[in-house]
Amino acid sequence: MASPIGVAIVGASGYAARELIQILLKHPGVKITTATSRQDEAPRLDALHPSLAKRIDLTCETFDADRIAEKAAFAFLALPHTASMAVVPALRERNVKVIDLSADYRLTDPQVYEDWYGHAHTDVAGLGSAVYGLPELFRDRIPTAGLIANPGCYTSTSILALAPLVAENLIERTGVVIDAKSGVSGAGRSPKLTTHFPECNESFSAYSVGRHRHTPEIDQILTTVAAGQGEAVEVIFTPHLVPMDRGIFATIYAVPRQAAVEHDLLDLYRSFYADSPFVRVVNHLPATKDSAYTNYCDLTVRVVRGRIVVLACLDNLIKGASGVAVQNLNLMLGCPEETALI
Ligand SMILES: NC(=O)C1=CN([C@@H]2O[C@H](COP(=O)(O)OP(=O)(O)OC[C@H]3O[C@@H](n4cnc5c(N)ncnc54)[C@H](OP(=O)(O)O)[C@@H]3O)[C@@H](O)[C@H]2O)C=CC1
Ligand SMILES: CC(=O)N[C@@H](CCC(=O)OP(=O)(O)O)C(=O)O
Repeated sequence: MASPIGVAIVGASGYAARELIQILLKHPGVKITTATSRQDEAPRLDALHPSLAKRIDLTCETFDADRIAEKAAFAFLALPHTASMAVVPALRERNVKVIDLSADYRLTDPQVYEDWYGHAHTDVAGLGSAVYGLPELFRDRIPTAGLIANPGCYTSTSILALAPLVAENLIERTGVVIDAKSGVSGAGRSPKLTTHFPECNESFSAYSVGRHRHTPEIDQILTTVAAGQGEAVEVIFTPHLVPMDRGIFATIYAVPRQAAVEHDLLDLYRSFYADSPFVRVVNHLPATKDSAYTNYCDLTVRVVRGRIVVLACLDNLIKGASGVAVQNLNLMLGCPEETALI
């Protein structure tokens, strides 16, 4: 049997990294050879994540592109945006393939990145080479990519929910309303006032109304899906924080171009995702509990007073981050997309 391929986890102390490591430990084709953290005391992975005890024996190192390239063919970056683009060029120069979980390589236009993220992009060449890692839409482009821009969690939910309607030109392109909710792990492991328990427990609030950075990402990808069909897609995206650990739920309202029929739409979704093992088009109203701890996106569609309402959910840390990252790895390795994920 071929020896496993070495992979590195950069930013190993965070939530997305923890989920990624748990999935990769089940993968027969890879071995985690390096994990990095900025922490001086070189923590063991099971000290950072007690759930990994007796499952992996690895001590974190500080980031060193040469050392990663010696031991790994792939690096997963589970870093905040800006931190990723600081290390990607060094890894790519050393021929390490990169799957970046941050937002740094998702927007193709550096000016749009600057407008929404508030600082200039420092790796414009890398931006030009990145492939958006949503396998359900870009499965053919992923196998040959050197740099994957893994999608955001709200974005995956929203794009998967809208892509069939946009691809078939069934809805008005502007004024699509995405009312989305996220569990608190979506904000990462570093404590912040808004995610402090007494602040968010038993509370429900919207944030970043009209200015959330996932808005241009959703617009960009859906406009690509709509290629050649006229005007750009422009969504109204409103995120909310809900007092649960994990899960994203989006309720999406769109205006059909012609009278819509519910069972025809369900048939369309089923046929659009027929070859996508991780999208479940269901008849019932989905719930975050049913997709939690899985790599599935559950969705359904209704017609209400002439409007199309799509309801979609997924686990932000798995289908919204680490699970889709492993889907991308599987496609790059040429092994079944479901490997380690079911
Ligand atoms: N949480 C989620 O649901 C989702 C997250 N993402 C994205 O995935 C990435 C990781 O997210 P998540 O695991 O939640 O984040 P966390 O905050 O939990 O972890 C990020 C890790 O990166 C390291 N880090 C922080 N700042 C820097 C820096 N300036 N330079 C280098 N390393 C740094 C830290 O490790 P240390 O201090 O040990 O060095 C930290 O543990 C982010 O870009 C996030 O936006 C994407 C989709 C969903
Ligand atoms: C609840 C919460 O705070 N969620 C995060 C989104 C997490 C995510 O997908 O972030 P990236 O696009 O950086 O990968 C937010 O709203 O910024």
